[in-house]
Amino acid sequence: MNITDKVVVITGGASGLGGACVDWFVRHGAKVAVLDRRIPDPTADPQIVYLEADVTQADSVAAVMDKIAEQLGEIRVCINCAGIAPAGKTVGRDGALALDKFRQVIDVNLIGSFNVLRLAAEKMLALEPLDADGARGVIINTASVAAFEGQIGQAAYAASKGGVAAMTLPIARDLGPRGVRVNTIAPGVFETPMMAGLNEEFVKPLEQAVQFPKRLGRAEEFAKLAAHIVDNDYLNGEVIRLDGGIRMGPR
Ligand SMILES: NC(=O)C1=CN([C@@H]2O[C@H](COP(=O)(O)OP(=O)(O)OC[C@H]3O[C@@H](n4cnc5c(N)ncnc54)[C@H](O)[C@@H]3O)[C@@H](O)[C@H]2O)C=CC1
Ligand SMILES: C[C@]12CCC(=O)C=C1CC[C@@H]1[C@@H]2[C@@H](O)C[C@@]2(C)[C@H]1CC[C@]2(O)C(=O)C=O
Repeated sequence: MNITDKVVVITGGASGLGGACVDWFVRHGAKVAVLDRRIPDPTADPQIVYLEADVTQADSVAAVMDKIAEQLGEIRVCINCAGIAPAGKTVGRDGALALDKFRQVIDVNLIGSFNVLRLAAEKMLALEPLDADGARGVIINTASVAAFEGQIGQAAYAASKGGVAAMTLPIARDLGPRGVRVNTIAPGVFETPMMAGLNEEFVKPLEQAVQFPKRLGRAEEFAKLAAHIVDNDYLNGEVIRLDGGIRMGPR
């Protein structure tokens, strides 16, 4: 799908990987709507519509989708980047991990992604196809290499991202017959605010564990893959690692 003039909804677009997608898609002629629970100064870029919502909330995300369709037009692309990555061992110094903490990670990363994509897909399915194949839209989710190699303290996070990876194929099967493709990117370790604040002591070994190039991923490299997924009409139902060949160890 050519992205020029298409409406692209990006969750978590106020920061990091989502923010890089916002920049990339705006630069390449798309109309971008950011759905985030934290909105930057809305006057910063008049080309972008910022809407505040929590991805876990059914009603407010539905209202935001209506508003985007009203303000920008036909929603053709949805990129789910909103996520959280708190760590917590199953049994830590203070005892067993609080169930609410586990639930919150599943709620934001897994249920939040599904909530957004189901409502975006509903909008896409109501649109006329764009080409002879019957293409109506593209959905991209963000998992993590933790879906496959969760580290110590990542039971909740790995479970949430494993869920995102696992739901990719069945959702592609649900929506494919009606012209919507669904793919997931599983990033390795990227330089974003989620990683900011970690000192060298933690970052160096992560960089060394990457096969090549021996550095953290750049958010623009994530955006480039998202753009390729939108552009390549034959890519569907796939989980794509973007990780410089890293395989995470236990810590
Ligand atoms: N940075 C990294 O190394 C990696 C990140 N990821 C995943 O990539 C995605 C983006 O991560 P980063 O850009 O690094 O993080 P980030 O912390 O820079 O950005 C996450 C964005 O999501 C928003 N958000 C969080 N909870 C939300 C909610 N309930 N409703 C609406 N918005 C919400 C935040 O406000 C923030 O703008 C996340 O899903 C993360 O798990 C996956 C692998 C590696
Ligand atoms: C890079 C990690 C793992 C993959 C992911 O989806 C998100 C991440 C951002 C937070 C990172 C993650 C992991 O590398 C472990 C650390 C570095 C985490 C921040 C603190 C962290 O748990 C740690 O310092 C472990 O030693």
